Amino acid sequence: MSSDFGTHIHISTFGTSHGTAIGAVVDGLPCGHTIDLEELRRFMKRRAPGQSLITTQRKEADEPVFLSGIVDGMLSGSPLAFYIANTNQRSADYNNLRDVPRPSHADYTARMRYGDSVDMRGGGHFSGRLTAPLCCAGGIALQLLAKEGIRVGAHLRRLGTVSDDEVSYTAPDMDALHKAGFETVAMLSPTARLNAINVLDRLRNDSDSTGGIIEVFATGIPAGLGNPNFDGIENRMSRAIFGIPGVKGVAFGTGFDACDHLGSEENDPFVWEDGIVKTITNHCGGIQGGITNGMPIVLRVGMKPTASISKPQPSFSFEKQENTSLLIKGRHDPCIAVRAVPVVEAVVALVMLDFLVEIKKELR
Ligand SMILES: Cc1cc2nc3c(=O)[nH]c(=O)nc-3n(C[C@H](O)[C@H](O)[C@H](O)COP(=O)(O)O)c2cc1C
Ligand SMILES: C=C(O[C@@H]1CC(C(=O)O)=C[C@@H](OP(=O)(O)O)[C@H]1O)C(=O)O
Repeated sequence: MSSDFGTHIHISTFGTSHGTAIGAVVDGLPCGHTIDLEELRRFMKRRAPGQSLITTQRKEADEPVFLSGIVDGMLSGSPLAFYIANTNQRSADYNNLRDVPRPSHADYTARMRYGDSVDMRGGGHFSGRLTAPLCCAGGIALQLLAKEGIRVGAHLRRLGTVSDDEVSYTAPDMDALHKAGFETVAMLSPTARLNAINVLDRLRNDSDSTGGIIEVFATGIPAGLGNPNFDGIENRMSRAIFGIPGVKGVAFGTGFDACDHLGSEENDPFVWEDGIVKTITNHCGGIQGGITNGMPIVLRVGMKPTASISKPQPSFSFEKQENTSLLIKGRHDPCIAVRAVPVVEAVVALVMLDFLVEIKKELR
C-alpha cells in the first residue's frame, strides 16, 4: 500500500488501526536540532481520540516510542523511526463489516483492491488512526519551521452549517489560531464553539454525522519556494493533504470562489513597503506559478461527514450476494474535521519543511 510522501524529507507510515502499533519512518530531517518532546506531546494530544463526548470514545494515549533518529531529544541524522501502540481496539465491532461493507468507508474498495485477506478491522491501514504518526512527524516539522520564523496554524472554519470568525488572509493572527487549537473545537469564536458543540451533541443523539472545512495558514514563508507545473507548492501539498482520510477537497486562497470574480477584483496588487514586496490582498493564498510570493499561504480543506453512522443503511452481503440493511456498532467521530485540524497543520508543516530544505543547504 502506498503510504509515503515527501521529496527531500520522506515520510512513510505503517500499521493498522487494530494491529499492534502504528508509526512512521521519517528520512531527511536535519541533524542536530533539539526537539521539545513535551511540546510535541501537547501537539499530538490535540488529535488523540477519546478525550471528550464529541469525539470517538476509543481512548489512546498516542505516546510515540522513538527507535532511532533522536538521541537525548536531539535529531541525530539517521532516519527517525517511531511507533505508537494501539491499546484500546474493540475488533468485535467490525465482525459484521467483513461481510457487509460500510457505505462510503473503504471496506468495499479495499477488498476489491487487495482481496479478502485485507485487514479492515477499525478501517485497517485506511483508518484516521494513521494520522497519529503524521502528527508526530509534523509536530517535529512545526518546531523546525518555528526556528526559521515560520508558523503554521489552522481553525475549523465550518462545522456543518456553523461558521467560525473569518481570519485575515494578509495578516492572520497566528497567536489566536494557536490558542484556538487547544479548545475542544478549534474555532476562534466562543459562540461558534458553543453552537458547534450543540450540533455535535445533537448528531450523537440522532446517530448521524457532519462534515467541515479546515482553514490553514502558514506565515513567515520566504518568497521563491517551490517549482512550476507539476512539482509546485499546490501539487505536493494536495498530494499529501489527500492522504488524510476523509478529505474531499483542497482550495488554495479563494479557490473556486475566484471563478466568479473579475480580474480587477481578484488580482493581488503589489506594494513596495520599506524594502519588502507585499500584496495588498492575498486571494492567491501566497502562491503563484507553484512558487511562494512571501505572503501567508492559505488553504482550505473540505472533509466529508463521517461514514460510520449508527442509523440503519442499505448495503449488501458478499457471502449471500444479496441486499441487506447494515447497522454499524462501535465508536466513531460525529465529525472527522474536529480532530483533523492538527493533522492538517502537521501535513502543511511537513510539506513546507520539504520545500525549505530544497533551497536551504544548512537545513540538510
Ligand atoms: C482524525 C480522523 C478520524 C476519523 N474518524 C472516523 C470515524 O470515527 N469513523 C469513520 O467512519 N471514519 C473516520 N474517519 C474517516 C475515515 O478514515 C475515511 O473516511 C475512510 O478511511 C475512507 O477514506 P476516504 O473518506 O478518504 O475515502 C476519520 C478520519 C480522520 C482523519
Ligand atoms: C482510533 C482513532 O480513530 C478511529 C478512526 C476510525 C476510522 O474509521 O478512521 C474509526 C474509529 O476506530 P475504532 O472503531 O477502532 O474506534 C475511530 O476511533 C484515532 O484517531 O486514533
